[in-house]
Amino acid sequence: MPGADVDPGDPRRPWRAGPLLATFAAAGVLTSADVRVAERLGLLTGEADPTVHLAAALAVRAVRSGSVCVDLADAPSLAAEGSPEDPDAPAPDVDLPWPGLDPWTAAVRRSPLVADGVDGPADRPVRWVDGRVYLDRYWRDEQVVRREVDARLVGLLDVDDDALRAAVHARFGRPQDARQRLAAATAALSRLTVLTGGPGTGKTTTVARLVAVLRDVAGPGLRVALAAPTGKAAARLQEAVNSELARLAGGTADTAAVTPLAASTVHRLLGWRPSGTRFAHDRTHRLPHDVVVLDEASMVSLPLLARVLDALRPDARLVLVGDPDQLASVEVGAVLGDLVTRTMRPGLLPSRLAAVLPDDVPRSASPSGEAAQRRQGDGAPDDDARDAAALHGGVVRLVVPHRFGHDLGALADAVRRGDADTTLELLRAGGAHASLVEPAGGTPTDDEVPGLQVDVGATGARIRASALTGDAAGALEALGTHRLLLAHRRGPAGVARWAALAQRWVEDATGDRAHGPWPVGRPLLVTTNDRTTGLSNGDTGVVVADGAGGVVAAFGDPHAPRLVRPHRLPAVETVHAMTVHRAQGSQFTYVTVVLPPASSPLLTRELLYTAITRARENVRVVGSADAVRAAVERPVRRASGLRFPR
Ligand SMILES: Nc1ncnc2c1ncn2[C@@H]1O[C@H](COP(=O)(O)OP(=O)(O)OP(=O)(O)O)[C@@H](O)[C@H]1O
Repeated sequence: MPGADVDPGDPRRPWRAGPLLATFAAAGVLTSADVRVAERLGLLTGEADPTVHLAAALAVRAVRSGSVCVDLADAPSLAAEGSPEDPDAPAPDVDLPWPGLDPWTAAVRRSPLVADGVDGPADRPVRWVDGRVYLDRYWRDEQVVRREVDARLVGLLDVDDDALRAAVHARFGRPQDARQRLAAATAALSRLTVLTGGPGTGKTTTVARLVAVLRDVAGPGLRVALAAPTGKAAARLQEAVNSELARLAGGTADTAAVTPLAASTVHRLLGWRPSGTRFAHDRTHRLPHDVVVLDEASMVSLPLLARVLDALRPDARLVLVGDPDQLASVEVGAVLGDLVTRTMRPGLLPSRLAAVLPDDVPRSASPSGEAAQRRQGDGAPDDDARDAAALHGGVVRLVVPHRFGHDLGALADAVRRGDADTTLELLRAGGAHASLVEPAGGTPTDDEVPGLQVDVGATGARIRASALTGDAAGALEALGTHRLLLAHRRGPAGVARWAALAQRWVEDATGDRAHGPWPVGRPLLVTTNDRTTGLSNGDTGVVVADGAGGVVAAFGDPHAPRLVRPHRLPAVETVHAMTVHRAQGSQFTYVTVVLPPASSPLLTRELLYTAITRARENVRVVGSADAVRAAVERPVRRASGLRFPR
């Protein structure tokens, strides 16, 4: 048997594991924990077949890597991609003894460890459905999301067409606002709206004006909740929505716009109890809101969305907002992406939208959606046909970039479409907004990036100059000038190495090698949520002089900085560089992203797209052409059943 000569002294070999699982563990496909869980489940259910243990262990591994399940037919190719847990480990190259698919499937389906199909017993830890193997609790979460989403798309809300048309046109008056009008009308008519779009396409603006439209048609007493997965995203949402509402009201008594809204984290909205496993709000104690808007929905995990859907009143409206092309949740699932790409069941929404906004519905939306669905099935749908079909699922995609420079928009679009040639062409053209630094070896050395060195040093010097004079606003503005992003935490292309280099470059530029915990100009990253100071995990700030010989840390909006004394700060780190994951939800004037070698399993299309779209004006990619190509051509594959009909 290939690969069976496992070294019994290999520390990766799980204790007492059978030979089949030991082989997969030795190859780095499974961890000891995966094997232990699977073999323990075998013991508890009286299942001794190692191929069933292997399927269960792969289901555990799938969850570890963000998938909801494992498709047995796909398992060998997934395993070849390397370990999501330890991306610095090489991909397994052992010719592994995969069981034949048919006997493997048969053994799994008849196992006492496994519930066979949707109607299988409810008390088994693992479930097989249409070739996919789930840990049962994730299958149940997927079922909640599927059931609740489908239920929300059946039957439309009772809203007067003329009143809705008038309200929507009053809030979105320009011809090019068609998709924003469509989103607002969808939110009025449907109990589920999925509002998507790239950076700067007006999602947050639409949320504010959509709330005003809903208040116009349903009355100003509508109870609206705004939520986001992180405290930082919630604070940003609240500020952006309220400033747009204030702008809309313009000092008048426009009651639909004038009442400000509060945003919270999703956990807080649901009533998270630190001591317990359940939320205060669930299907027995629903949320009181008429409308719940959930921003940055690409970062929401499957279990969390299931809890939100469980807790919503059946007649309430849910508006999910996000960019499905960005990195998905650090936990399980890519629910936003699934909801956007799933097979849509024909519904009444497109024809009702066509009645309200005849000029705004994408043209190829036939009332039944058949033409669009068929074109989607061809594998080469044009964007309008795809967007028309998606309307059946309450999905509205915003397409007009309002903020992005042309080059950056074109670059982000090439990455999103998986077009590696155009991506490389745009990067190599080296225009005013994008550039590529190709290192001679796999990983760049620091002297191959003199431009980066200059930018990091200049940003550090600007931050420090403002911080020394006590100019918190100036220091925070400078902090947002340039940001260095990486895929990995460790290794030659990891945060640890590049943050240390950046620290040295800043010291060289400023001539200041100050020691102690709070040197003036130190850039800070908050790593926990803290109610006392109101700081959230992911907030960034700067240590500034307080004018009285001491220092204070400044965070947040440069126009209204939040000042916190160092002794009151929650856990913070120095932030000269951060992972792309960490940077999600933030933007900087200038971004440099250092790519790992092409073989890194973390190098994906979503990672590169997220990194590029963090830049407002300029992005520099440091990496080989192979690495760029590998990223663009490797979309994240998170297995889930949500995109399939059942
Ligand atoms: N219909 C519109 N017409 C003109 N400008 C608009 C319109 N909608 C939004 N904008 C402007 O475009 C910019 C980006 O909008 P917004 O912040 O709502 O986008 P977003 O998609 O939420 O972006 P991100 O998620 O990247 O922060 C803002 O300056 C906003 O005022």
